[in-house]
Amino acid sequence: MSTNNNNNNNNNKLVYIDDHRVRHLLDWDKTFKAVEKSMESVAAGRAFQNARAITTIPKTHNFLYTMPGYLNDSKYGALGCKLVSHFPENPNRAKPLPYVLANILLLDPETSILKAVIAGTDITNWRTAAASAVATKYLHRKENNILAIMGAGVQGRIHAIAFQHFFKFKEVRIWNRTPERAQKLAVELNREHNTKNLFVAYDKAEDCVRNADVIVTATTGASTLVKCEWIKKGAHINAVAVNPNNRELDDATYKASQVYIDNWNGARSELNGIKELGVEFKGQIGDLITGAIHPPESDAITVFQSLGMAVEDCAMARLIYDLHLSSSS
Ligand SMILES: NC(=O)C1=CN([C@@H]2O[C@H](COP(=O)(O)OP(=O)(O)OC[C@H]3O[C@@H](n4cnc5c(N)ncnc54)[C@H](OP(=O)(O)O)[C@@H]3O)[C@@H](O)[C@H]2O)C=CC1
Ligand SMILES: O=C([O-])C1=[NH+]CCC1
Repeated sequence: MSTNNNNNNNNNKLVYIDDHRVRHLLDWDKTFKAVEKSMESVAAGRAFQNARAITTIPKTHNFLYTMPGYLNDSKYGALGCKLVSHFPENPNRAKPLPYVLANILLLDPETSILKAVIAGTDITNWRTAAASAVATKYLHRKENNILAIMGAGVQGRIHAIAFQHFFKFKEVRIWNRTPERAQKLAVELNREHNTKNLFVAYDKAEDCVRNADVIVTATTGASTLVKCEWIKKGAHINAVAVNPNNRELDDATYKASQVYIDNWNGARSELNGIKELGVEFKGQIGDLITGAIHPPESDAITVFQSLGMAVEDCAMARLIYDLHLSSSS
């Protein structure tokens, strides 16, 4: 659907790209490239974003992040702002809604005229899984036999799909606080991938994590899920949950690991709990991409502490906008 915008001349139509259309246009390889370019651009000084603002809604646990960003790039360049909410009661409604919902405003970087409003929930989900995949590519240059996913919610599911697309693990283990949801997800994913026992539900967190080459933690809880003593030497962890009390990894894991971030501004604002453990972040994933820092030794345990970046959303918005226009004209 598209409508005229009062701000715009006739050549500039405000476009609305809805969830259905976004889902149709999303593609894993294109998403990976857009996210990799965003990470590289942050490190190279071609992408700009401050720490996001968090608006809390009184007497609830609900809040809204405002995430503006600018990326200077011929293919993915964009000026935009994502509004993304955390509404914990949404999944429990009579008609369940996602915990995380998002919309993205895409502006013309030359004039600031609003070009598009883009449904951002699926973009957020896909680009978050792609960011973990980019981090895994640069931090884990080893065999990818076993993937352990902690959490069978939206992020757990999308990480399972993305990581199978990119890395082809031999076993994808899924643990969830409510075991039935892990079992249900494993059955669904085996059906969708036409596999029998590729996706396997684990009842015990320890069994899920032991011997895994790559681990993804993606819950909304504040409980410790992963203990350092379970983690294999050289394993890589994508810690995806964003929550001020987040402790999905125990303190010993952070202390024993080389910890990488997506961006310094976000880390200074939101990751003080990890800094207080005496952990020094090694650098941004983009610094590994540009070569500004070197990859860790192969037996190091590595953590990508993902926050999510506005510039990833800008690059994705530009990608979806261009795909939308080129396939609807
Ligand atoms: N880094 C980034 O860029 C992004 C990060 N996120 C983060 O990802 C996380 C997951 O989001 P999403 O998948 O959308 O959420 P969902 O609501 O879809 O899933 C929530 C998951 O958390 C589990 N859970 C809830 N409470 C606990 C607890 N106390 N202990 C263990 N498990 C628990 C749920 O288990 P159960 O089935 O038992 O209820 C469920 O598996 C959030 O922290 C969110 O902030 C999201 C988007 C982007
Ligand atoms: O970057 C993002 O969009 C989010 N990070 C945490 C929740 C949403």
